[in-house]
Amino acid sequence: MTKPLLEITDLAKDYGTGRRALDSVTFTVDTPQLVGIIGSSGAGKSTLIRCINRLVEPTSGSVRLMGTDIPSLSPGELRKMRRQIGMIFQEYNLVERLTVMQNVLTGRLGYVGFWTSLRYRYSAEDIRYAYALLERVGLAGFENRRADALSGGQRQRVGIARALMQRPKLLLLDEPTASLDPSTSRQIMQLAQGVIEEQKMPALINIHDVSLARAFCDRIIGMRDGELVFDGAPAELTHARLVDIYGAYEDDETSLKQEEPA
Ligand SMILES: Nc1ncnc2c1ncn2[C@@H]1O[C@H](COP(=O)(O)OP(=O)(O)OP(=O)(O)O)[C@@H](O)[C@H]1O
Repeated sequence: MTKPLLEITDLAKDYGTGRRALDSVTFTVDTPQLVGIIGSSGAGKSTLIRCINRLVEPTSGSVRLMGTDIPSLSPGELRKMRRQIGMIFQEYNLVERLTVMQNVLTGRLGYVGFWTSLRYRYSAEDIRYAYALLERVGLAGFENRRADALSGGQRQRVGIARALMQRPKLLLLDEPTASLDPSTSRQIMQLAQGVIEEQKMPALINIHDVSLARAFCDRIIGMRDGELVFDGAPAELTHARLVDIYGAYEDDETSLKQEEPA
């Protein structure tokens, strides 16, 4: 029997504040799909995403990627494992003084520091792939621009190309559109959805905007106070389920279209 791609069991995180940021979170992602993680501020969305690649250390529970338990890996094993997990950040995390091409190429190494990335000699194949990715994200011709000369949307396109440069098995997106205007946010979601489909790769996205999650995600996980309280298709996210996730919930879209039948 093949192992699930991502299997999270009883995951918990306690930052030592007396209140669990994550509590008994269990779910499996087994098919290439975009999974939106929604919930109020402080619900644990970012903690959940970051416990997967151990940017945040889980307190207990397991996170298995293709059968390997990530929390029990040694630092060296974790570095290798992180190459299989692409990460896209809200604030892009580009090296501002490097060019677009240099930023994308650093993705080849996983999450490494600036100096390591400068010392590394990339192969002709790496460079060819970086050009192809830049073309895919709509930045052909931008290779030699410095990152600090780009708009927010362009920076996030570089962030996506850099994550794909790792040839990851799983993609994590931590509020990738939170710093972008609504129209650019949709473009970035469309791009993320497209590349995930093309690469037949599952992705988890921490996303505040419920209408974006509904429009672009295949599956939605709702978090409340560190617990998973909803896991289903966007069509199942009725007003009642939104109230389960957010407490009182009202927006034009849900009040007009999402009322459950009486
Ligand atoms: N480094 C930390 N130290 C202490 N508590 C933390 C830390 N990071 C997060 N928390 C707490 O853990 C809980 C979950 O935070 P988290 O950032 O995961 O939520 P979130 O749903 O992503 O919120 P937001 O949408 O505002 O980013 C919150 O109560 C938060 O205050």
